[in-house]
Amino acid sequence: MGEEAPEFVNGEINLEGKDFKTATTVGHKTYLISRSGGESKSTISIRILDKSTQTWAVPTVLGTQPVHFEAHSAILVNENMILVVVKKGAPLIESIWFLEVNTSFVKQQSKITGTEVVVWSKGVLGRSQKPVVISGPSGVGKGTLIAKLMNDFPSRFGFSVSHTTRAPREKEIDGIHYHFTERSKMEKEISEGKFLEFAHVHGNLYGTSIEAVEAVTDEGKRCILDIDVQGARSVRASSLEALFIFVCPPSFEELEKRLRARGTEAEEQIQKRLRNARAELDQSNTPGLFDHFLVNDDLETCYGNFKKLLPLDDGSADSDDSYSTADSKATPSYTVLSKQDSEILLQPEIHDVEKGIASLLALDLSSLSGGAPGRTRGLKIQSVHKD
Ligand SMILES: Nc1nc2c(ncn2[C@@H]2O[C@H](COP(=O)(O)OP(=O)(O)O)[C@@H](O)[C@H]2O)c(=O)[nH]1
Ligand SMILES: Nc1ncnc2c1ncn2[C@@H]1O[C@H](COP(=O)(O)OP(=O)(O)O)[C@@H](O)[C@H]1O
Repeated sequence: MGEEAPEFVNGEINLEGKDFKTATTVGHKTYLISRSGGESKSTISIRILDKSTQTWAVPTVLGTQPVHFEAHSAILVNENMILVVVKKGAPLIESIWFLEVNTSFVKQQSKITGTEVVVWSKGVLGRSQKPVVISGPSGVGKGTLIAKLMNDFPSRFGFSVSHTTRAPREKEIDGIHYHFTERSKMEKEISEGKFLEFAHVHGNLYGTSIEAVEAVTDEGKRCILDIDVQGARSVRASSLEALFIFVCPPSFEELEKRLRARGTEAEEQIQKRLRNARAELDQSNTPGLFDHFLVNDDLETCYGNFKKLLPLDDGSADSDDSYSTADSKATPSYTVLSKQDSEILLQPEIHDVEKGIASLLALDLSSLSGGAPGRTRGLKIQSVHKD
């Protein structure tokens, strides 16, 4: 790997003077996070020391990693995750990351990949809202309802672009409606843990990549997932908290009429979709799976009911005014200073304090929600003014 082996002093890893390495112990494991590679092309290396056997493991690292990763500091938040604060070169809100080491998502992916897994999840300020999962039989109008919502509120909602092995329809654009992909490529990526969920639907493979959900959250938007009932079940079982909505047709005859009128499928596919529709309608009644049911009879009425499930006038969704980012040009660096209960103090560099562009900050982690896959929401930051 071309890296120096970590030194040991009294059985502990010695990191003295190594600004680019941290060692954080969680139970009987120590997580060594370091930057490797040159200034221009740095990568993050994570290694796990099992203290009981004194053996090192290189874990599978999932989630989008921090960019601008140079010096950093780290502290244990709880037995599930480590807070990593990246120093230099990035605004504060791009600098706060969580490395999940023991969450239910980590355990789930560890089973799938058969390796040790750690997952990066970026901290997001304020109360951003849960993703919305929409399911329902083919032709019921899910796509129509979602398109209306995105058209009316483009800055509030973002669509999770799924991967699929089915062929594109005439008006579908790769990367916008779906990521159209080869089955072997998608299967490989699933085995690498890149998917939040996947399912075989109407003879094709469909799935939601972790990146698709993160991309929407990073834009500060509420994520909308259009997935089948099996997918909804997987998301329910995952650590992604979401709101689950099932859209029903007014009748089976009307569903068939819509599917035919859409004119996108050949007869054989229509028959397959209608057979699957009965199963989806049956399975939608699984207790505790869906939070809400909408009947899409008259489109405008259904759209009105859909919007009522999504608070749209709550302007506070993504903002948190306790910490001001007014001076966006200044990017002071912070180091983790201490932790008490769910409050972590971040210390700026002394010259930034003297210049008046930084002060001690308190990170309040008491309202964290979400986490990988996706982002860790609910972060609160407050300046601490010393008298
Ligand atoms: N599990 C899962 N299902 C998906 C995903 N993307 C789309 N689907 C579902 O796959 C089914 C077929 O979608 P599509 O081929 O676009 O046909 P349509 O539903 O008739 O418009 C629908 O039930 C979608 O909700 C995904 O990422 N995961
Ligand atoms: N309430 C409605 N009344 C009549 N037609 C509708 C209604 N909602 C959707 N449609 C039409 O039904 C067809 C299927 O809708 P679509 O949104 O593609 O369904 P899905 O995404 O659930 O497969 C489309 O041609 C759409 O224009």
